[in-house]
Parts: sequence; structure tokens; C-alpha cells
Amino acid sequence: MKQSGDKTNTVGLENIGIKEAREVLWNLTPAELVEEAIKNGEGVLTDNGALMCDTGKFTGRSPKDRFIVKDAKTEDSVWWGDINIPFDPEKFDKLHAKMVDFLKDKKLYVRDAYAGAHPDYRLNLRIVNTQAWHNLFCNNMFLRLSQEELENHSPDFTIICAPEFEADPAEDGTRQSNFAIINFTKNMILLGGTGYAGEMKKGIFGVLNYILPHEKNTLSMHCSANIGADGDTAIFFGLSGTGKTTLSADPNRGLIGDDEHGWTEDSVFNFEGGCYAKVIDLTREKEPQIWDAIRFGSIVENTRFFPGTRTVDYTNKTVTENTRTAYPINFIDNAIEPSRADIPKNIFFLTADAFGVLPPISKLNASQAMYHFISGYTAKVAGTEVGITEPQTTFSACFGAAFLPLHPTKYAEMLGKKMEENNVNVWLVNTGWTGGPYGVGSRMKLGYTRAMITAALNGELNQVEYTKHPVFGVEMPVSCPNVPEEVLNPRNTWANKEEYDAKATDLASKFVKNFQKFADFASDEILAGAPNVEVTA
Ligand SMILES: Nc1ncnc2c1ncn2[C@@H]1O[C@H](COP(=O)(O)OP(=O)(O)O)[C@@H](O)[C@H]1O
Ligand SMILES: C=C(OP(=O)(O)O)C(=O)O
Ligand SMILES: [Mn+2]
Repeated sequence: MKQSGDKTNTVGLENIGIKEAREVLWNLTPAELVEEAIKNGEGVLTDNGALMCDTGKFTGRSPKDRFIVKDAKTEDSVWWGDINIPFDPEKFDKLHAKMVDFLKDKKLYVRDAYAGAHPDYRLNLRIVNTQAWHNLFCNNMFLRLSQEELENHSPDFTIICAPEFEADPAEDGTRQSNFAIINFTKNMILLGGTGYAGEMKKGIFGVLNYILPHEKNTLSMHCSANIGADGDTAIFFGLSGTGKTTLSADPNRGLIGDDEHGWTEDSVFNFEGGCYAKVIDLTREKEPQIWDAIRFGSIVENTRFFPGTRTVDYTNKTVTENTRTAYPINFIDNAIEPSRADIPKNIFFLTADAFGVLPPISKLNASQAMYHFISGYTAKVAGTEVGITEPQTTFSACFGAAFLPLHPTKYAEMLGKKMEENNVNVWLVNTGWTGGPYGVGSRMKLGYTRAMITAALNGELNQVEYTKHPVFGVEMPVSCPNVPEEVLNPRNTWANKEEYDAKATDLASKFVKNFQKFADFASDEILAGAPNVEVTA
């Protein structure tokens, strides 16, 4: 058995090539890892007990440096392109060997954990870190093993994460010194040159987004999930920054998970064991549950203190706008464990529309639901990806294209079938701009978005009148409890209505153009969900 503090014990690491290390610390407790991190100079304590760390040069993911090994197993199944960039298997082996060599004289932190809160879809993990705080991140973000499970653990997938290791692009086949490479034959992820912890959790997400649909005929989704008092499930799809984490943390609903889920024949289950919330401009008033989750055992990333204190100044953007906290899910008081729920009654597509065109909430019919899911229109918000400094319009298929190894239509077909079979309500929620585009208008008030979601979930929005959006054809409620009526129709919030109409048409043409790449998949039924606009090529 590999116990906490069992030094120089590389037994269990040979199968991933590691036979030598200065010291190997297996499955340390959070308290031990916090001590290690502080001793190593990786971080400091905040006055509420959290560990504060910097991720280094990378404060967000680097999608251009994410690769998948292209070999007999993946060549015909992965959707190759700018998202899933192929990596040569021999180059992988060489890079792996180089990393193993690099680790020979390092102190290693090993964590055994798993992903998938459903026994049929569980993926056993082993993570090898050079940094103690990364190992704490894995403790918080993945599912934790019982003592008995620890003793019998046999990993299905391993991550080696060495931020200090930099690749030589000329020799190693990477684009630059940092890399995230998934190998489905060797069941391994290699991470180097980056200390952004999100690469570890999103790496495993990528793995499950391959295994579940491809090998287990089960849908995987980039969404959060929660349940109401009578067990009704809601899921919230959305690209980074659109509100999955924030909106799923709801004092009146049990939290299932904030980012990654699977949908089986009869349930929804979380892949993870923790949450990774943004903390930029965090206040207790607006996000009480997340605020209260930041305590001993939690990590805060890339934040700064008020001068002369150990109090985190959440407004400080000196390092990045993508400041984060990572905590185990049970730090949210009404989290449900094991994190499983019934099939959803309501699906929300969250979009941060930087044009300020889409209504803050609207109801979609079946065609529109499919059309919008495949389109995945939103804006990338500042910070989560390298190089994004202001909201940037994007179409990210299935609201998570960056993490999907298979063709988007694979996921879309599965979701479409499920929506058809289960009679779910589908809502499009714009958590982005109102009153004008980014730069002119402002972000939709969080309180209003919460009120709209509450009204959708408790049935109040079934009692109100709707009007059809003239361009997008979606149904906009005319009234909603606790939301001013003028906010509900975006055109009303713009000073210049002609400008709004022009922008709406412009956005609609972007949708249509983007959809051209899915022409083969687009049935008449799905195309009936397209916006009403003439597009000249
Ligand atoms: N109307 C709104 N709805 C949701 N989030 C909002 C809204 N206005 C501002 N925000 C902020 O936007 C961010 C949403 O991020 P988050 O919930 O972490 O997104 P995700 O989990 O989808 O990456 C949070 O910092 C939240 O405070
Ligand atoms: C961690 C990430 O995701 P999210 O913002 O969706 O939580 C990320 O995109 O790096
Ligand atoms: Mn999130």
C-alpha cells in the first residue's frame, strides 16, 4: 500500500516509466499538501485559510498546444483539425522519456482519484505532480477515494504534470515549450511548460468526451447541473465564463456539479468531485455559496491581497481576469453526493452574447434547440484562454468544442435523441450584454439572470405571455417575476433601435455562415431552427 509520506516509493509508477525520483509522496492529505506548498514557496495562506498560488506564465488554457496522439486507435475516430491537433506516437514516446528523465531528481506528489460519479462510467486516475498545490487541486477537483479504494486502486488513466519541464519544439514536435498531449493508447496525458491547473481537469474532460460517446454510447456534456426540492434536474450548458458555475450554485437547489456531466439512460452524473469557480469581482452578496467555499483546503489562483493584509482583493486583475478558486464539492453546503440526478426537465444554453442582441431568456422549440446547440454561439471571455483580453465572439459547437475529440454532430445527435424522448424544456439565456454591445451596453445583472432561471424552473414562466423574436424566432417572455419588463426584450434596452435591428441581422448572418460547415448534418427539421435572414455568400 502506498501511504502518505511513503518516501522514494516509485512502486506503482513503473508502468508509466518512472523508476527513479528524489522522493515520492503518495496521497498526502490536504493539510500536508498545504504545508508542502508553503515550504516549497508555491503559495501562501490567505486570512480565511485558503492556499493562494500563482499558475505562472500561463493563467489560462492554451488550446493551440493541446494535442491528441494520432495512431491506430484514434486516426479514424477523432475529429482532426485546429481543435484536435494530431501528435506523432513516436514523438510522444520520446517526450515522455524526456519527462521521466527530468523527474529523476524531483520530489513527486502522486494522487490517486477517479472521475465519473456513476460506477458504470468511472475512470480511475493517477496524477503525478511536481508541485504540491497541483496535487491539492487534483484532490479537490477529482473524486476522492476511500481508504479501502486507495489500497486497491488501479489507474485507467495517468497524468504527468511538470510545469517546469519545457519542450524543445524543434526536437519534440510541440508548437512551443508548453504542451498538453492526450494519448488514448497509452492512457496518459503529458502536461509540461504550463502551470495552469485547469489543463488537468479539462484534460480528463477531453478523455471522457472520447470514451463515453465513442466506447460507451453515452453522452458527455460541458454543463453544470443542479436539482430542485422535488428532485427535478436542470442542466446549464455554456462555454467558459457564461455562468455554469455561478448559476448552478443556488441556495434553493442541490448542486450536482459545475462543469462536466454525463447523461445515461436514466441519470445525469458529475465527472468531477469539485468546482473551479471564477473569483473576479466575487462578493458574498452576489455569490454567497462560492464565497463561503473559500476556506482551509480551497485554493485561490492568481489573486492578490489588499496591500499589507492577507485579505484577497477579488477586484484585482493584475495577474489575470481568470482568477479562480478550486474546492471540493462538499464545500458547497447543499451539494449532492454521490453527484447523480434524474434526467433533466430543463436545459439552459448559456451564452455571453457580446453583441447584446439575444434576449436574456427565451424558450426554444426542438429545431431551435438543436440549431443552437450545434452552433454554440457565445463570446470567449477574457482570460480563460491565452491571448483573449476582451470578449470575443465565437461559435463553439456543443458549447464546448475545445474539449470534444469527436465530431460535434456525434454529441448533437445524442442530445437531440434525448431531448426528443424526454420532453425537456430548452431555454436560451444570454448572460452577456444588454443595452448595446460590449463597450456600450453592460453585462446582464446576475440578480436578473438568477430570477429568470428561478422563474423558468418553478413554472412561473409557463404562466406568462411570450413574443417571438423577429430575427431569431425564439419566444421571449413578456414578463418575469423580479425582472423589469424592459430588460426582457433586448431591443427595448438599446438607445438606437435601428442599430439593434442591424446588429441582430448581422449576428443572424454569422449564425447562418457558421452553420454551413454542418450542411451534411443539417436536416430540414434542424434548419427550421435557424434565424430568419437572407445571407448573400
Ligand atoms: N448575468 C450573469 N450571469 C452569470 N454570470 C454572471 C452574470 N453577470 C456577471 N457574471 C459573472 O460571470 C462569471 C461567470 O463565470 P462562471 O460561472 O465561472 O462561468 P463558467 O462556469 O461557465 O465558466 C462569474 O464571474 C459571474 O460573477
Ligand atoms: C476551467 C475552464 O473551464 P470553465 O471556465 O468552463 O470552468 C477552462 O475553460 O479552462
Ligand atoms: Mn465553471
